Amino acid sequence: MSKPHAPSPLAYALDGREIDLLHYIYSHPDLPSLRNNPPAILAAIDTYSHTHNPLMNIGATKGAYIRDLIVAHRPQVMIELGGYVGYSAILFGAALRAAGGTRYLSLEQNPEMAAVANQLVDLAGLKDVVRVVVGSAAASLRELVADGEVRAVELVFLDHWQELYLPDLWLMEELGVLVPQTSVVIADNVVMPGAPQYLEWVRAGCAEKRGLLESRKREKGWEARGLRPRPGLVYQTVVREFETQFGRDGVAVTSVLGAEDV
Ligand SMILES: C[S@@+](CC[C@H](N)C(=O)[O-])C[C@H]1O[C@@H](n2cnc3c(N)ncnc32)[C@H](O)[C@@H]1O
Repeated sequence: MSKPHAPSPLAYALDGREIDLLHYIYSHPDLPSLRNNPPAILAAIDTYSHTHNPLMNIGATKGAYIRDLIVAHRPQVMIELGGYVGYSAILFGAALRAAGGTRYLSLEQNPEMAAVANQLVDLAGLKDVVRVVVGSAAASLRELVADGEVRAVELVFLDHWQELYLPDLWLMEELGVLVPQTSVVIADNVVMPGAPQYLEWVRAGCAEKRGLLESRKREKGWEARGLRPRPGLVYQTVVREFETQFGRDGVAVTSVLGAEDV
């Protein structure tokens, strides 16, 4: 069978395992015990990932760390870039709802993954809080801001492809939704596989960022992106490292402290 419209499978994902996960969950010997039970669904996904095919979910260890950040920050709305099969949307959406929040926006480019996520979010009983938005994160962010659905980022979780972390952060800077003393940006996989340009930016001071932009502007094709980063935002970044199923990794937590350009 030809699949002219689907993205090419990767060595570790998008090769049919995500649909197999859905069959695994829906043929669970005690399916009723999974209904409206986010921890049980997450445990079933973890079991599948450990015993059948590894899945690129945030996983239990890093997930617990980010869940604690949600409890501490108590956002009304949280956004994630890269939803995959819905593991983080279920874990963080449930935590957000328990902490009094109202909306978890999961931006996922791949409609097949979004469909899997929607099924699992529904099974978890989280449809009232989690909305899976299909499309590139950049296009969805622009629409959410234009529609007035997102005015200021409270918590945002970057977990799509690492090379997109910096351009999509720059987009949020340009859209004016990163607000001092309010916005916190969490980024996964900053150690493995790593996101060096992103880390360089969120760790740099304002003058250093202006210098970085000057040198980037000389790179061919960069200006064609049409992005307008805001180097005057003052960030503070902490990287927390973890041992995971796949090796050592890290999560970067960046707080927006102030703005030198207002
Ligand atoms: C590492 S997985 C996300 C894992 C998920 N956050 C979790 O922990 O359960 C990365 C996902 O990002 C999606 N993705 C890649 N590029 C994207 C983009 N530009 N916009 C939105 N999603 C994207 C991929 O399709 C994939 O499903």
